[in-house]
Amino acid sequence: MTEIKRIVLVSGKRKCGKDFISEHLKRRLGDRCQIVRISEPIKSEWARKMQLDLAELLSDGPYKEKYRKDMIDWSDEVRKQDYGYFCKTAMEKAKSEIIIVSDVRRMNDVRYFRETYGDKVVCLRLTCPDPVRIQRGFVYTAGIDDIESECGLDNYNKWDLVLENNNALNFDHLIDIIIQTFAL
Ligand SMILES: Nc1ncnc2c1ncn2[C@@H]1O[C@H](COP(=O)(O)OP(=O)(O)OP(=O)(O)O)[C@@H](O)[C@H]1O
Repeated sequence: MTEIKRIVLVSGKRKCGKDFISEHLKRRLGDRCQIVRISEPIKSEWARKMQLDLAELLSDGPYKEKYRKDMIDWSDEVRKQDYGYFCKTAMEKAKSEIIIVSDVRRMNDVRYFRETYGDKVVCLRLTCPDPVRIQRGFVYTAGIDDIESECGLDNYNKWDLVLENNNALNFDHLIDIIIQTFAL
């Protein structure tokens, strides 16, 4: 059983590039690194419950957006009983030295990881100018962009690293900074 040495929590607004940066970081770090998504057990349990197509739900298409709000409401109910439930379930698949959690959205997510894994946890906040997010397909949606799952960490101020992921910047350089800062 491989011991987890580092957990990189990745946060940022929709279309700021959480998945993109996480995938490129993983590519650079290779097999000792694994991406874990808190949304994975949320989506798989929701799909099972609602008899939806999981592959469609996991993809970036219109299906995902259509069910996004209902799924968030349901997952909030589950979290009321156990705030760390989805984090804990997602981490059952963690089998590598370095874990990137690519979709950290809530204060309670950070709390769960800090309480459970202590100093192994580092927090990365990605930012991106709105016009760039819009170019990437972001459309402001009331009921999604103004609720906790999008804004829960807007005022968090204990990031270990804040990086702007603007298309104009060379993202390889961002990956270098992440690796150096977190000694990955
Ligand atoms: N530095 C970059 N250079 C070029 N394209 C980028 C960059 N960062 C992100 N993108 C592209 O922008 C789009 C949105 O990025 P991504 O899916 O990683 O965002 P996200 O923060 O995970 O979004 P969501 O919260 O909606 O899942 C993708 O098509 C991705 O390939």
